[in-house]
Amino acid sequence: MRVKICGITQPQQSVAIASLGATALGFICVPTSPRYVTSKEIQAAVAELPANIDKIGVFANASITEIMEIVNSSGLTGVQLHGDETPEFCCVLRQSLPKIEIIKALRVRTLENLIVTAPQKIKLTDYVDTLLLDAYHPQQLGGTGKTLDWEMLKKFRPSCPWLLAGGLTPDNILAALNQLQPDGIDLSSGVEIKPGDKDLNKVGLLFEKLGTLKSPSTRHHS
Ligand SMILES: O=C(O)c1ccccc1N[C@@H]1O[C@H](COP(=O)(O)O)[C@@H](O)[C@H]1O
Repeated sequence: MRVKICGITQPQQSVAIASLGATALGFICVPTSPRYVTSKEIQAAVAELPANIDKIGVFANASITEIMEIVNSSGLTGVQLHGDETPEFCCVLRQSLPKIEIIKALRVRTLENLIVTAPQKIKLTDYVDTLLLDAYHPQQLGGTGKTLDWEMLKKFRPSCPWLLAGGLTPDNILAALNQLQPDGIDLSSGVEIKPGDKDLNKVGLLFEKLGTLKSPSTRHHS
């Protein structure tokens, strides 16, 4: 299972978190976020990371030009679109950056919200590699610590891989994964001391908990 730790701001923490077992690290390219990092800062962090770690830039309603500039200058291997990007936008981005993973985040309010827009999402999956489900917050785009209704997501069966995000912590991760079988998980504020400053003890605890998971085929489902 993929494990993405997001909102890294310190290069030495990215190396430590990769050593603990993360398969992907996320860098926030949204200027209004307290976890915002510049292209140069991402470049410095990425340069120290092993090649097998996915390096994901998180954007929200940025232009194609802006995303391309940051990706090309910093060595990112993927982008996470966390705003209101349309399938058409994802299509153009795919053509502009054909070798870069595109993760489209959906900020979910209700099951109806997910179902009503389902036809659009079917099209969306033609242009993105991965979906990410995060909780909706009226004021903040992400990194809110708000959990989704996991019960509701049992009906979510996208045609592409998906990541579960939103308020995940070392304390609740096993409960979440007991109910859902995402292709990966994404944590930010749940493993932090303060925004952008990761708590390596909590990250370590997360991987300890994940190490206790039984294989998906033997996991209990209620
Ligand atoms: O973390 C941020 O500051 C942020 C800002 C703008 C868009 C997305 C952001 N973070 C993403 O939020 C989710 C969940 O975070 P949390 O675990 O609930 O704190 C995660 O996917 C981050 O990539």
